[in-house]
Amino acid sequence: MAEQVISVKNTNIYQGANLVLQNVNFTIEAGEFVYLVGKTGTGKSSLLKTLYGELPLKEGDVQVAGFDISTLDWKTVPFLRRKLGVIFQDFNLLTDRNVYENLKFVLRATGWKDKGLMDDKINDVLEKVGLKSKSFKMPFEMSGGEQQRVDIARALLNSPKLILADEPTGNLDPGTSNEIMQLLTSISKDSQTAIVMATHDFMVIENFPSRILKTEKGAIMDSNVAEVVAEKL
Ligand SMILES: Nc1ncnc2c1ncn2[C@@H]1O[C@H](COP(=O)(O)OP(=O)(O)OP(=O)(O)O)[C@@H](O)[C@H]1O
Repeated sequence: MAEQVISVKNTNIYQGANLVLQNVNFTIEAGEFVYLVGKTGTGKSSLLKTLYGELPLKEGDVQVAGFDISTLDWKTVPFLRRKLGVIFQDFNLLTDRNVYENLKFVLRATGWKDKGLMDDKINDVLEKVGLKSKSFKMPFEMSGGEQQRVDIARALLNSPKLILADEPTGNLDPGTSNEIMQLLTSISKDSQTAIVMATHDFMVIENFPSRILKTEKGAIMDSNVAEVVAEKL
């Protein structure tokens, strides 16, 4: 049986006192690429935040990359974060330092100390995202697509089993979105990294079809490309 990187059973997701998603059940295996779609405000980000320990889990059984999210406390969150990569729509790079320093900052924050090993790792992830020659560029000197590649490189630093991406193509034009999708799908295939990607970009889903989960009316269910395109989710 393939390794499960996410298991969600009988889980309710809340924002404060409000129940956002009820009785959520799904599993995701190593190397799977899964889209998370649904109308705005239906709970995609809330679900992702629960998976990476940003939103407290009140009810249910959630296992992520070997961590039991129901027993997670502030001391274990950093260890969970080392096992997964998170990518956002707005890149979230540190604007006052170059690409190399952005990546080094994350390595230091996650316990790396040896300068030689850090340099090797930074070169390795920049090569994977096609930015090896840009390590001394500042974020403001780069295009949106390049900044998103840096964000992806940052997510890869600790060789995660899982990447959670919240609308990673949301700020990009269609051509650049396709390039970013090629990169993400190849990462998922080549290194058996599971990727869960929340998106409203149904053209991306048409061009790169894969398993789809949909949030609707407080529930999560399986969907498919035809439904997503018809409903323009
Ligand atoms: N920080 C918060 N505090 C309180 N309620 C919130 C918070 N963030 C989101 N919500 C509410 O939780 C519900 C789900 O929001 P969520 O952001 O998870 O939806 P979404 O599907 O990701 O939406 P979008 O597609 O617009 O990103 C919405 O009703 C929203 O108003």
